[in-house]
Amino acid sequence: MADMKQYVQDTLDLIAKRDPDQPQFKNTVSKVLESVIPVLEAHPEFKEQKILERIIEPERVITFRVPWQDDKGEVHVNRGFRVQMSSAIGPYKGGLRFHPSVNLDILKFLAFEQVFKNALSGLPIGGAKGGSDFDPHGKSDNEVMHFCQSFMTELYRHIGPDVDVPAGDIGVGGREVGYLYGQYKRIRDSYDAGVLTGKRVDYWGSLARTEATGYGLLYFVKNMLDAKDISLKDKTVVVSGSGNVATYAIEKAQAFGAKVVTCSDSNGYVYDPNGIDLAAVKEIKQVRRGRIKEYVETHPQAEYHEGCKGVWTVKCDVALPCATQGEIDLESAKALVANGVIAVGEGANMPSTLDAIAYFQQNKVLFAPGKAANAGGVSVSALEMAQNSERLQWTFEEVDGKLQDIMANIYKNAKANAEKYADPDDLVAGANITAFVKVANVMLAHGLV
Ligand SMILES: NC(=O)C1=CN([C@@H]2O[C@H](COP(=O)(O)OP(=O)(O)OC[C@H]3O[C@@H](n4cnc5c(N)ncnc54)[C@H](OP(=O)(O)O)[C@@H]3O)[C@@H](O)[C@H]2O)C=CC1
Ligand SMILES: O=C(O)CCC(=O)C(=O)O
Repeated sequence: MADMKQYVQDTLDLIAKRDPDQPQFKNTVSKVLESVIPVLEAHPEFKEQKILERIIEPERVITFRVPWQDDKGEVHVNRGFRVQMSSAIGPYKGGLRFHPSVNLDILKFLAFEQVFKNALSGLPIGGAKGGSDFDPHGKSDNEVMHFCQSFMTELYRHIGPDVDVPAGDIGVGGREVGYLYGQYKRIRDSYDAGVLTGKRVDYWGSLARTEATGYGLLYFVKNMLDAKDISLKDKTVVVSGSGNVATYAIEKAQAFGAKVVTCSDSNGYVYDPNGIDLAAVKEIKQVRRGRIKEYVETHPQAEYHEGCKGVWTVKCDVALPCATQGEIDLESAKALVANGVIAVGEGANMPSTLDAIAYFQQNKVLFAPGKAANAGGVSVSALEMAQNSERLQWTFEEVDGKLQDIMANIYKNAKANAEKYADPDDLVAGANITAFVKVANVMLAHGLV
């Protein structure tokens, strides 16, 4: 054990030495590597073949200039990135994020998570992430289109249906995917529908992809609660965010009979004691692209609070962080536990800090880690790729049925490995081990590449 602990520590030291400016990447890697120590013990060949040193190094990182012009004719220059982390299991796959905070550290942590998430899905997809520090907020459709066209004018050389298949993430939804796809098609002079996922259904997107991450999160949480004979019916649920993941998490939680009392954006959160009116949220966010505080203008019983952290002080049975990384810190975890939370399901990528996760686990809160619980989105993206290859489109019910099976399998495999190697309820360890073993074994099979 001491030997493999040292191997993990040496690998983390290597990151700290090579990339001292990438703390989020190092944090993410540390949690995964710490979980897989028992597997490294059982498989000395992983160390002999330097699997850890290889798995932390992206296969390729692309950075590029993205010049574009706003509606007033002013020129702007943003930075574009694609981190192609691993193609062991399939073409690079993972979303594009447009947000001012985007940098290489964040994209490497997201790409690393994506490798393991995609392995958990059981589908043939490797891991990648990309994006830009461009901020779509407050931009006209025309400006967003010009930006997307410029971004794709470089990215197109690095992607393809069997090479790398981007999709959406924060700040990249159906509108952006449409503009990106249009420019790709124009430059390549080829329809290649499978080059991007999250497309609109009328140009060969998959039914249920829009809903998949949020619905998948609830399917996973339901599996986790069912195993403890706990029902979601009549439970109080707190959700953060009001974007793609949050919206459809709220929709499915409500369909399961839960009462969702909050949602948020980066300015603040809404608390509605009667339960969130999802149609109103969709109107504000999807139609008007407005701010969540507008909700209280038509819902006088609801309260709006400036700032995002307060959402975790609202009393609830189940908490579903669906906005962004690091949004639940130790203080927020303590507030949730003090208020009696039973379960936390991560819709976002790494929304809980490492000390928050440890606190939940010490306090026996059922904890569903993002790489397992939010894998429904990328899974349906892989189903979109399959449909594009077949040149067919499946029904909503068919895709949703497959999504339910995929989420049940991810839960089952993570639980089985938690029981085999760790605390039986430690789904963080269970998910990390399941995914790591799969990727590491395929890397061995491919030789030294
Ligand atoms: N879309 C997908 O299929 C998948 C997404 N995820 C993850 O889920 C999370 C949400 O993604 P998605 O719903 O697609 O993104 P959206 O852009 O649709 O929504 C993001 C939401 O989070 C809020 N938000 C963004 N940044 C911050 C911040 N720094 N602090 C507080 N709130 C913030 C946004 O508010 P505002 O409008 O004010 O910016 C918005 O409400 C991300 O972590 C993403 O990586 C994971 C798996 C798949
Ligand atoms: O559907 C995809 O490829 C992107 C999903 C994604 O970015 C994620 O799972 O975080």
